[in-house]
Order: sequence, then C-alpha cells, then structure tokens
Amino acid sequence: MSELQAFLEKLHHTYAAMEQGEVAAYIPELSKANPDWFGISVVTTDGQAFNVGDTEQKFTIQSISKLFSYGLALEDHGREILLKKVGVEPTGDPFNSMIRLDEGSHRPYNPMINAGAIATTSLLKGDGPTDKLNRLLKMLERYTGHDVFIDMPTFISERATGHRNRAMAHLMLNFGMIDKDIDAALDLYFQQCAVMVTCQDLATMAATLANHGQNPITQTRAVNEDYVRDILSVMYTCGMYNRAGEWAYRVGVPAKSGVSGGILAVIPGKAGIATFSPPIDDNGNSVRGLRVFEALSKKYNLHMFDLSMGRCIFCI
Ligand SMILES: N[C@@H](CCC(=O)O)C(=O)O
Repeated sequence: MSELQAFLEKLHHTYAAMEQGEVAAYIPELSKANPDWFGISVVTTDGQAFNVGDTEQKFTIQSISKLFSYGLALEDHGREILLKKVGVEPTGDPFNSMIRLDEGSHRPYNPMINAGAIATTSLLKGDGPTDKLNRLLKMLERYTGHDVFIDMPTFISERATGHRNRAMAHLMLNFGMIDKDIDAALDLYFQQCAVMVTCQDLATMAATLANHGQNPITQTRAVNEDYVRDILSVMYTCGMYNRAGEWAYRVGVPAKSGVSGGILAVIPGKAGIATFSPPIDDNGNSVRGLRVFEALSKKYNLHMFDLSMGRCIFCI
C-alpha cells in the first residue's frame, strides 16, 4: 500500500468517530443524508486515484457547482464583461446573505455566494432552458468523465422552499443586474445544485483544474485553460464560505465546499482532493472535511506559500 493510501486510511479511521456538526435541513431533501457517510479521494494529474470510505456514494453537488458554472460563464462572456456583472471580492458574510446586494453598485460580490452564483448562471448562453441545462450538464460531464444526472426530489425540494434565493433574484432584477426571466435562472441554478456526484467525481473535477483544465483520466478538455486561474482565484478567496480566510491561512489551497457535505481542493499542477461527509458547521463546511484537509496540508506541505523543501511530496 502506498504511503498516501495508508495516511488517508488513518485519517478516515481517526475522524469517522467525530460527532460534531449537523446535516443541512433547510433544503428538506438534504436532511435524508446519513451523517456517517464519509469518503476521502485523491486524483493526481498523472491519473492515479486513491480512495477511502464512501467515495462512491452519490450526493447533490450544491454550492460546489458554482465554480464550474463560473468557468462556463467566463467562456461565454470573457473576463471583463463578466466582471461588470459579478465581482470577485470576498464578503465575510454567510453564503445566503443579501445585505451587500442592497448597497453600493448592487453588483453581487463574488460568484461563490448565492447572489453571485444566481447572477452567473443567469448569464449562461443557450437557446432556451433545455439547451442551457444541456450545456451545463455537458460541461460537468467533461470534468467527471461520465454522464451526470439531476436528483429530481432535491431540485423540486429546493425550488419549493428556496424563497431566500428567489428574493435575491428579485432584488437583483429590481436593480437591473439580472435578466428579467428570473424563474428560468433560478430553475437552472437549482438544477445545477442538484446534480449528483460522488467524492471520487469531485476529486477528478479538482484534478482537472489542477491539470490546467484537462481531465487527467479521459484527457478531455473541460474548460479553456485561460480561465483556470480566474476560477482558482475566487475559490481561494471566497470558496469556503465565511471561513475562507482561516482556510487560506491554515490549509492554503483553492477549495470549494457545499452544504451537502462535499469539499474539493486543487493542488495546482499536482492533484485534486475531495472529502464527503454530510455534517456541517455553522458556516456550511463539512466538519470532518475541514479536519482531513488541515491534516493533509500539514503532512504534505500543501500550503501554496509554504516554500520549504519537500512540498507536496505525495503527488510527484
Ligand atoms: N442550493 C443551495 C446551495 C448552498 C450551498 O451549498 O452553499 C442554496 O442555494 O442554498
């Protein structure tokens, strides 16, 4: 067994017993997740895969989808046009806050909070709702390397209860920051959040970004190489809810988490790492996931600004 595999198994064993955190329930369908589900996956840019635990359990991608739709919007519109519609500043506020929408330029602060993600998804090109959804699914399939599907109960559950997201869309419409067909934009946003993935998928998707936008297993290009740096920049500053600063300080790699319990992180040029465990803390981050990433970063010197010798030894 490789040293990395042995270390992943040790981490899994150590943190499986943790009992902190709560499974998200504000989208009713998410509350059905088993709090004991726990997986850790690593995929390297040369195509090696390491897995431990529930890495084949399917779950809805939720907020992690935001970084991928941001990549597609960058391809559709380019950096400067998109920047006029959605900023790149961290907020320090909860992901579903709308306080800052009502001040200043009315431009959502960044594409990783809900307001910015809804605005980003509303900009995706396509000939009507079906074409837009198909473009989004095809894009995600280039990252995973296989077909992806929407979990209908989760989509319907969020569509029926997502009043806060609906309110944000109305506020942005009021300010003229979003196209008037907000129901279609919200449906597409709820659909992208309800796409089913596994922990292994998330690691492959992260490895694709680590590999300059090309899937290291299928060799398919998932996103234009020019935009990988934009995606990773907003992940680094805004990807971990209102713990993004502490994550950057402690773990030091671009990452994104979602309320269903997934976290993915990109080690540029080296690997993608993902964890899945549904209990989340007050910020929305998986409690087991945070511990695993802190331990991995320490053990393998993953922090981007750690320039000591032996950095990221596991992925060479
Ligand atoms: N669909 C969820 C995603 C939230 C998340 O994972 O942060 C929402 O909009 O509330």
